[in-house]
Amino acid sequence: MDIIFGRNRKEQLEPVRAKVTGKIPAWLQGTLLRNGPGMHTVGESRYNHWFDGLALLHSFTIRDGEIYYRSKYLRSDTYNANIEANRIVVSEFGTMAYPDPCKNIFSKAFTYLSHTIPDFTDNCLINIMKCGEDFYATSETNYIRKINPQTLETLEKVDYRKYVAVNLATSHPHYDEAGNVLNMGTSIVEKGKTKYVIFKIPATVPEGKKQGKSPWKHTEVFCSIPSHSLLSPSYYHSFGVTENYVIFLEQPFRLDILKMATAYIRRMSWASCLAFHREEKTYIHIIDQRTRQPVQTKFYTDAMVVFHHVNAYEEDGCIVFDVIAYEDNSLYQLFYLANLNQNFKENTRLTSVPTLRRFAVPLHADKNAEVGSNLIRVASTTATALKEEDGQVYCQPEFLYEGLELPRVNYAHNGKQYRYVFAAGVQWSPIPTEIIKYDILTKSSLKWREDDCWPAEPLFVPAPGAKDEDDGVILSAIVSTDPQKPPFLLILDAKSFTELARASVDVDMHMDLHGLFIADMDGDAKKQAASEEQRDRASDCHGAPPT
Ligand SMILES: CC1=C(/C=C/C(C)=C/C=C/C(C)=C/C=C/C=C(C)/C=C/C=C(C)/C=C/C2=C(C)C[C@@H](O)CC2(C)C)C(C)(C)CCC1
Ligand SMILES: [Fe+2]
Repeated sequence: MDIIFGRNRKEQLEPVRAKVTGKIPAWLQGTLLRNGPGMHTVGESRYNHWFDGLALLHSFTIRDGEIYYRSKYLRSDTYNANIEANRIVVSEFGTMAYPDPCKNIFSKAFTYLSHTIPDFTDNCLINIMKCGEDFYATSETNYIRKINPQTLETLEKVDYRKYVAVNLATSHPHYDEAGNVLNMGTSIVEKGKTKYVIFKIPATVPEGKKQGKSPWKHTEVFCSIPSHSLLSPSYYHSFGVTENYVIFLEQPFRLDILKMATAYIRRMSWASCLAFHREEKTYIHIIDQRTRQPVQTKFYTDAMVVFHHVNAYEEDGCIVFDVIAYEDNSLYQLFYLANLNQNFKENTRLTSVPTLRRFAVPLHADKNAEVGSNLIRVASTTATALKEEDGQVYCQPEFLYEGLELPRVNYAHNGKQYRYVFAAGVQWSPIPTEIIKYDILTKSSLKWREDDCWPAEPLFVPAPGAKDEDDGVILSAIVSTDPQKPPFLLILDAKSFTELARASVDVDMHMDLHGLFIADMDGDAKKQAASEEQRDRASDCHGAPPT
């Protein structure tokens, strides 16, 4: 297990050509860019949790049937400080670091204070986000790092707080058709309030605004939702959208702010300030994107832990949303490196298997409906929403599939009706898994698996002119525990789930978390983009056009 999770990886700075077997579709041209933890010890010091590891970016560039691989550590301020000190000096979610052990009592007191309202890590290890033409490595703190998607170089550090009042933000934003980013974050005890903030970062500087300025400056708050508990906001890793609504689950997996304020002095990690309250409810917030207001009805379900929303859509006056849910927080516990290193078979059993659950929320509940009646009239699901005496609505899910995580869908269907979920299979422990295609309509699945292989998140890339939702390929970077088998990029036909090709590279590849595919533009599109750029530049020189 150590070789999969806890081992430091060597970066591959020079692109290496992969050995391709099978046939890569001619239309598949572009770069698969992914992120994940790659370094778990620095000098003698060790991170506690797999999600703490230093961000290692890697990419597969696919061009004319050939594939080139490279990887590079994100040169975050955190990375640089750690490497310079030859030990971990910046705290991560599961590891509290003490930078100055030899400093005198005064500077020690100062460090305590600065950790009460600390300046956080920019070790952005979770995902890659696209904003306009720029790409960023992201995590869940207020910092993200711009990167060069070709060379994997680290560029400037962006602080969300300059543009919107959040201390935490998700690594799973949504994009609309114009490429505008919709994300959400938590503002912790700002002006005495703890709230969840939904915000939009435009892809380009809005029409009529001064051109040449960064779109970040035009970030706008979409809606704020006060936290149920001032000192104990929910932890969330993603959220859902439909064409007109946003879905936010305020789950009873909460951060204790008072504990966090004293964590540094108590030598406890921030993760230890996170607790699951199984006796509490999960509140389902629905926000109307048109009015930018939450829907007034109070919807809730039982306690659960969700990291990944899969997709959501509107149907017959309802919102249908699908999530991967757990009964407890055992997934987070499982990824402590101490559990993953020794006796993993005994230590790494999940007490709850991730299940795909479908919820349905009625948007226009009939005022005359009887208490106790089911408000869902959608024939395609057995999910229910029961009206209660006090007007609240209790939602119970339909269980669709047991044992899957890291879900992806065809993004053209994001927020819309859809049929297929692509995911990694997970059973009671993280043993070598499979890649799954789950068909929600027929409730059947297709699988790919191979001995000793650990597949990463399967990413769907649509074929040009695709008609069916599954016209395209699945890309997944796979590491193996068999020393004879080098890591490879697997390319599956998304329809049949048969292997089209694999590209093996003899490198020290890490197991990653999330990423995206940047399709190469074809010749004509490239020419057009170049001429648009030229025109923009010319208009920049002559000042903004009159409005
Ligand atoms: C909390 C807080 C703070 C700190 C916040 C910080 C540092 C947050 C960092 C959060 C991070 C790194 C979160 C990471 C989350 C990652 C998640 C949920 C990943 C899930 C991955 C799964 C389920 C993967 C599963 C698998 C893999 C990888 C391989 C497959 O083969 C098998 C399978 C599917 C089991 C501040 C800003 C200091 C102060 C304010 C409050
Ligand atoms: Fe995630």
